[in-house]
Amino acid sequence: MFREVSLEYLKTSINMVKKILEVLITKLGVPIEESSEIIEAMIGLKMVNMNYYPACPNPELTVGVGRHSDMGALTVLLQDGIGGLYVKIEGEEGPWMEIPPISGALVINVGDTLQIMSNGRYKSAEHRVRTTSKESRVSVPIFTIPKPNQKIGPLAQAVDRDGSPRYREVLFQHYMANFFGNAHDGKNSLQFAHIH
Ligand SMILES: O=C(O)CCC(=O)C(=O)O
Ligand SMILES: [Fe+2]
Repeated sequence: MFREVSLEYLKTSINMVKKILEVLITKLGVPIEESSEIIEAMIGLKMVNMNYYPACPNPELTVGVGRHSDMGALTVLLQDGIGGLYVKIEGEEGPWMEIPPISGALVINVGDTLQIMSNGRYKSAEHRVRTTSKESRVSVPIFTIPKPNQKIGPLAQAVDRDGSPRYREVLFQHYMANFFGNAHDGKNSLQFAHIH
């Protein structure tokens, strides 16, 4: 039963992700006929995670999840009613904005892959989670990421518009190794592909 519900949730979420990506990618000037192949490459792997954050007596001393951006294309995040998810407003040091739980609503996060492929037009969301002293919290993110052997780099149309590429082409497996090989510090992971 649980398996069926999870698979159904995954399937409908992925359909939604494809629709959102189609809008975002065609907005960059990619012809619609070319968009589905690009989208399939961006979301070659799908992962459903289940996060459990126990109640913590000293929330100010703990980090639920430290500041980071997700590495894939888009993340679909379902959170319960507890709250504690923050997203950083663009700019060096914040401010951080709480994303309050809204019953029946999902949070969609842009990930690093979409930032790189759009040549920086769509920025990945830096976010973090704090725990609370009273209640435990559960969240269920669906990550969509390229397959390890997929090359990712700025789309030609995005580079044409901007005049030059801001990111180099990387094998996603190398991006991932760098992402997990270093302590998360905000969006530092993007430096790996950034052209200086
Ligand atoms: O628990 C959340 O709301 C977000 C979790 C998260 O950012 C992640 O798993 O990447
Ligand atoms: Fe995340």
